[in-house]
Amino acid sequence: MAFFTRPQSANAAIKIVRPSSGDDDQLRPSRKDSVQRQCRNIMIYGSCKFENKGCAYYHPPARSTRSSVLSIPRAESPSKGLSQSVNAPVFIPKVPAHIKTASTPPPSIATPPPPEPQYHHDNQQQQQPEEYGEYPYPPVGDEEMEMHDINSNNFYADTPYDGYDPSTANPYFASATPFLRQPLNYHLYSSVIPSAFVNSVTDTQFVPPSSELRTLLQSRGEDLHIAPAPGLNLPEELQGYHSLIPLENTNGASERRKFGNWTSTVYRAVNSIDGTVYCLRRIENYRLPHQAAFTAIETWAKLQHSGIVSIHEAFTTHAFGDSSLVVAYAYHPKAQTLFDAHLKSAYGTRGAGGFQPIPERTLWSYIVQLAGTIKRVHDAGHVVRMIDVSKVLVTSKNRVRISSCGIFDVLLYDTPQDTHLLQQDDLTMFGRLLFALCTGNVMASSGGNFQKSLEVMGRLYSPEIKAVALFLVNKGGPHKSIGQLLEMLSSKVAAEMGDALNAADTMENELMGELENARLVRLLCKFNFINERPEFAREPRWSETGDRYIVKLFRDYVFHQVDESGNPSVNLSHVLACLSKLDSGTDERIMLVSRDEQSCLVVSYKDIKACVESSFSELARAGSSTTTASGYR
Ligand SMILES: Nc1ncnc2c1ncn2[C@@H]1O[C@H](COP(=O)(O)OP(=O)(O)OP(=O)(O)O)[C@@H](O)[C@H]1O
Repeated sequence: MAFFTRPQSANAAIKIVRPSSGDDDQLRPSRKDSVQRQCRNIMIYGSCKFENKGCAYYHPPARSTRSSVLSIPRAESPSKGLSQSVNAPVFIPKVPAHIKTASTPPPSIATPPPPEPQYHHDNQQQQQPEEYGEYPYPPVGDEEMEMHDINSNNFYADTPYDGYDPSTANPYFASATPFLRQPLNYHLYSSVIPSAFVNSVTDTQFVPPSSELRTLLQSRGEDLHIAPAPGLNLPEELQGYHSLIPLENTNGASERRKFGNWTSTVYRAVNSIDGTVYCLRRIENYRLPHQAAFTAIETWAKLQHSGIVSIHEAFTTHAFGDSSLVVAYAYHPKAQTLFDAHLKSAYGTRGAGGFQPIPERTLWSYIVQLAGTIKRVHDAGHVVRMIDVSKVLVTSKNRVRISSCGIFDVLLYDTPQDTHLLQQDDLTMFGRLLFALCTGNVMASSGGNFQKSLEVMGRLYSPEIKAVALFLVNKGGPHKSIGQLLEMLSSKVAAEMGDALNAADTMENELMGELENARLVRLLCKFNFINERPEFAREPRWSETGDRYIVKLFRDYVFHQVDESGNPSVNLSHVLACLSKLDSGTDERIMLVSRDEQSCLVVSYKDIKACVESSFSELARAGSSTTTASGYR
């Protein structure tokens, strides 16, 4: 049988050895000394039911004696700790209870180290301290270790654990068995914004309710991992991009002419250098007149804005069998064009009233966002050139981004044009887009449709919307600018700003909820690295001894508990609570029981955390890549 030796770390537990038979006699008090010996019920439960009914032991008045079992002063040396523990009363746990101790000390830099954890043992026949050398530790459990039904009696059933009111218990800690707990060291975690201030249940302008948001993010994650169907007949590899999937129907070529005379197709592809998914827009049959035509792409790549789909790079290729221009953009999973999101239904059910008017609040949001984006582009001395319902993407709730920027700059490199005039054209295109969104008709602002469209707008929306649309499409002279439009929109911009800040708060709150998950996953990874490791450092039982023994017992405590009938207790709340406490390293102590129930160890989460850290560091040091290990901190 292998035993583990005392590790050098200060967090090691102290074994409390059951006194020898001679000591047993000592412990079994005679009537004479029983008045001096403190009643064990007091020490364990804090009270004794038989105090006034003939119990022969000493009953001190203070209830806090219960914790005295756990507060043996820190051993100055292992042998001293042992000598103290020899005199400690034998304590045999019967349930995997969480020991409630004095409240967690307030955070302080000068916090004294917690008392040394104690090891309680009653299997003294097998384990004389001398067997393990100077620092006795519990043996590694037997090969036939079994998890006994340690809940099988109600040893603690009527324990008066003061201060614990199940009705006020956080459901987070809900457990089948009474869960005796200590508050988490919340100062080690950032607190979430109180729900009274940030509501994650109701709809907000930019963030859907929490449940919907999770579904949305999940579906986006799935979208990113879609593999191309076989038989797409697309290039295997394209300038470092692979796994191409067309994002539109490539059969109806006549519908794909949004770039003058050029036909474009959009693909989703994975970049083999950074593993990221990109959106590739291909312009068919294009010949690059001059390498300098790509200067515009470089300029656009630097123009980062929340309203622009970012450009990654551009190149020409023959991989499609022609000479194509390809521009790689950021890929926004599940993005829809404004046309698909709002107008498609009108076109699909023409004459059947398929167009669902866009709510005015949403429309204002679109207007403000697009105006802000255009302002940014114009201020930088550029031109958008393509503002169309088929080129503005809805990337998340009410969030719009202009896509395909920069392409016209490359395509029309040889055609010098006046920037100011082009900027005026941007405004006109913006106006047309607004007409289309208000009426559900992409041709709403043209020729004979114009008057009818104004009537529809007047009927569906406030006069301010109509005024903005008219300002944009009317020829306002050379001084008409996006700045003037933003002045008209000032009150709407303020409202939009408020909504955007609300969205940031809501997202921050959602993130806080997820942050702990990441920490817990890291912890679980560490457990898996340590536990049941077949061999390490030429020691087949490395993962069963030393600090690792504590880690192993803790793993059992968290995951392998059983209920009164011996059935597995799969209480996720218990797991999460334990892992959170471990992660924050609280001073709260728990009792770890070996599978054969012959050994138990009272140890704080802080100590266990130190054991996990030291064991993991040992592995990490031996591992080839320390950088990999640091990722788990
Ligand atoms: N950056 C992007 N990220 C994710 N999806 C995109 C991106 N750019 C475009 N898409 C998607 O690709 C599809 C095709 O885009 P495209 O701009 O060609 O729209 P379209 O309506 O087909 O226009 P066209 O008539 O010019 O082909 C659309 O469904 C759009 O949502």
